[in-house]
Parts: sequence; C-alpha cells; structure tokens
Amino acid sequence: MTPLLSVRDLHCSFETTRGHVHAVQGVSLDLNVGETLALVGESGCGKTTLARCILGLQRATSGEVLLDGENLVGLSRREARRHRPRMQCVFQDPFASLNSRKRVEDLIREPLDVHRIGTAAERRRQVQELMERVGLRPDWGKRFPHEFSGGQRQRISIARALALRPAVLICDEPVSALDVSVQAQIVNLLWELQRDLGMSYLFITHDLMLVENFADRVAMMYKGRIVEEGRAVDVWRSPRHEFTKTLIDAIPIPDPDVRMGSGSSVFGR
Ligand SMILES: Nc1ncnc2c1ncn2[C@@H]1O[C@H](COP(=O)(O)OP(=O)(O)OP(=O)(O)O)[C@@H](O)[C@H]1O
Repeated sequence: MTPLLSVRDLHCSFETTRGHVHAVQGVSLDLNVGETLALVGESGCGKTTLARCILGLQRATSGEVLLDGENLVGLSRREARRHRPRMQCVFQDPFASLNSRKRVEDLIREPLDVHRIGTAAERRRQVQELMERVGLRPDWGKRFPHEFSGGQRQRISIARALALRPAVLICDEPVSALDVSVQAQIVNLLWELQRDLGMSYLFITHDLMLVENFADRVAMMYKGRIVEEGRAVDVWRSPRHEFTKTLIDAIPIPDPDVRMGSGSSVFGR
C-alpha cells in the first residue's frame, strides 16, 4: 500500500547567532490512510520543525515530503497552495493560535473563504455543522475566543482545521496546554472524528502515555532523528532505544482501582 504521506530523508538546519542548528537530521516516516502515527520526543528534539517542514511552513534543507506520491518540497507558493487543504494542523496553544479579534464563526469560516469553497450560505451552514461536530453550541458563533475555556478554544481550532476536509491532520501537542481532565475529552474528540471522517493523524507529543491507546504506530524522535519506530503496542511492551525506555520507566504505574481492568484506557480505545 502506498502511504498517504511519506517523508524521505528530511533535513532542516538553522543558522543562528549561537551557530548551526541541525534540527531535523534525515527523518523518514510513512503515514497510511486512516492511521495515527504518534511522533514522541522531548522538548527541542525537532518535532515542531519537522511538522512545519511537512506543512510547508518551513523550508526543508533537503529531502522529500510526498503527499499521494507528489513531492511538496521546493514547490512554488502557488503550487503549494493547491495541496494546503489536504493537510491541516492543530497547534499546541489555543490561546495564541486563534486571532482574538475575530468572532468564532469567522475564524472557522476563514479557510472556506480563502479557498473560495461554496456559496456564502453554504459556508455559514458548514460553520454551524462544524461547531456541532466538535461539541460547540452553534449559537456561540458570534462570541470571541477569550469568552471560551482552553478546551473549548481547542475545539474551535479543530473545527477550523476540519473545514477544508483534510486527509491529514497534524496535531502538534494539541492538549499539552490543557488541564488533564480536558485533555482526555479532546483526545476522545479527535479519536471520534478520525473514526467518522477517516483522516490520518500525525500526533506530536512529548507524553508517551497520552498516545498509549490512541496511536497505531509510534515514532520516537531524539536529537533530530527517529531512533525507534513500530506498532505502538510493540514499542510500549519492548522498547529498544534507551530514550524510549527512560520515558516508559518515568510513567507512574496506574492504580488498578482507577483503571478498570487490564488493557483498558482512559481514552476508551
Ligand atoms: N526558526 C528557528 N530558528 C533557529 N532555531 C530554531 C528555529 N526553530 C527551531 N529551532 C531550533 O531547532 C531545535 C528543534 O526545535 P523544535 O521546536 O522543532 O523542537 P520540539 O521538539 O518541537 O520542541 P518543543 O516540544 O519544545 O516545541 C531547537 O534547538 C530549536 O531551538
């Protein structure tokens, strides 16, 4: 099966006042249709830079990002625009990523306006549907982001990302700015959306436990490289790289009275 998204030997470097930073060092990854690949690594290992290169927000130094077999690296802005609807992103901070001066309905409608999808009436209707879909009341559309909680704001970001019906959703630490109780709700929402819409997720996190039951495969990133990759269950049971072992060892042993039965998950999968 040809992967939907394939990253091939991707490098990204920065020249800074402190010298040369080789943030992404020859990363290769595949993401299949309907699959969740968790990209797990500690702060500064290059996860966001990799995501930005995949999305075309950051120019890769070399390598390929193939979407349905077409290489996106080095495309002109105009050519890249054609692919943009197919890959969308939900960022970490729902406070910073939403323009605070825009009403929620305008924020969610914006991608449809930019890509001129549907009539004005169809776009308005779609905004209502998207709000319902992510668990927001459609009559809240006239409100501004500051009137919402962190979890609700992340729902707004998700609705906005879904507007163009992407095939790939890149979730860059989408719950790490949220309270633990809210984290589970947002992860559950993402899981339901994937089940219903069939999207593929690249789920970036520093928290291995968060993706324990959510990811199909896990890629461990360490100092700019993928050091271990495999089915989530295999990586979890028999980690090979020291970095993975350290992360797993740091996870508290769950209280059996709280986690109902072996193998069950707080995220219900
Ligand atoms: N625009 C930039 N200019 C210079 N250096 C950068 C730039 N963006 C990232 N870096 C550097 O690249 C390295 C990887 O950063 P990156 O943000 O990709 O890591 P990360 O794993 O996403 O970390 P975090 O989880 O903290 O966001 C870091 O050393 C960072 O300082």
